[in-house]
Amino acid sequence: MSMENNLWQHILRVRNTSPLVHNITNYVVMNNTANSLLAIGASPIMAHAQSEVEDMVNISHSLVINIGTLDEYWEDAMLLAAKKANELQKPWVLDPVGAGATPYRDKAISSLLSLNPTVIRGNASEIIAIAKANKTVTKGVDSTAMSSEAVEAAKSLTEIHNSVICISGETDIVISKDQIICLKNGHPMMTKVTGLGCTASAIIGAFLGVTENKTEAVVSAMSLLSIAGELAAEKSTGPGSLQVNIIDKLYNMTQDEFSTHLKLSDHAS
Ligand SMILES: Nc1ncnc2c1ncn2[C@@H]1O[C@H](COP(=O)(O)OP(=O)(O)OP(=O)(O)O)[C@@H](O)[C@H]1O
Ligand SMILES: Cc1ncsc1CCO
Ligand SMILES: [Mg+2]
Repeated sequence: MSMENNLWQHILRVRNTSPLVHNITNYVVMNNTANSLLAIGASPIMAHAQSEVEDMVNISHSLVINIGTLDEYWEDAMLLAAKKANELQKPWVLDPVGAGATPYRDKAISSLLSLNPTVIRGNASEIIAIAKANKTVTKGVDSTAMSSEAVEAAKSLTEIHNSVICISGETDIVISKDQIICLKNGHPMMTKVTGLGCTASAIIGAFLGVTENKTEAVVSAMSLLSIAGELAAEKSTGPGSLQVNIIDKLYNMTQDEFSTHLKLSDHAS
């Protein structure tokens, strides 16, 4: 069966099985992320106390780590949680918000990267920054070739950490060892709502909780959010209503809306 046919089945599985997604995420997006997870049918829990993160991982289907408003206490909680997820063979997502912005962020990302996240989702500049900071890319590339540079960076991260990488943006690119999948859905107004990338990472966590095929989990998540953004933008007058309308569309998207809007292409890597 083609991947397109499987994606809607994964969306239904999230709606029908309500995976519990443990989020250690930033202060800016906590509420919106929890509402987006509820809208797709998942069950969110936000928790970062060092005393409970391992127990929370134990009862969750997946873990999402987002370093948006990081500090030293949270960093230790993130490392504890990721180690526990690995020990229990549960999937976890790393969202490296602001990679490359400060040496502290890059150091924290390196520690988390050494635990081999199941999936890493960032925008092109974050994926390039991670690869550079961890010296997985040896030669610089023309800055005008931003997306191809990000794809090269992602390929090196996939090789070293065995992670599926998602580069989000105008085109979302999902890179695994043997496949590159491009999704051309979404709307430019989505960049004017804070934290939709964080929402994307959390939704990826939900799909990883119900789907063995990691690449398909990531593609399901990104296509669901991007198509929701595209449809919501049609009836939004600006970013404020878009933020609310996306949550509604995540909740009430039909199979017909999904399949008629999906713009997916698949290449061997
Ligand atoms: N120019 C664009 N056109 C269409 N869709 C877009 C565009 N830019 C981003 N998107 C969509 O917005 C969503 C979030 O991706 P984005 O790359 O903006 O994340 P981000 O940079 O990490 O955001 P944040 O840090 O605010 O969370 C994805 O679903 C993506 O497809
Ligand atoms: C604006 C902002 N600052 C830290 S995290 C965050 C949300 C987008 O990632
Ligand atoms: Mg981001």
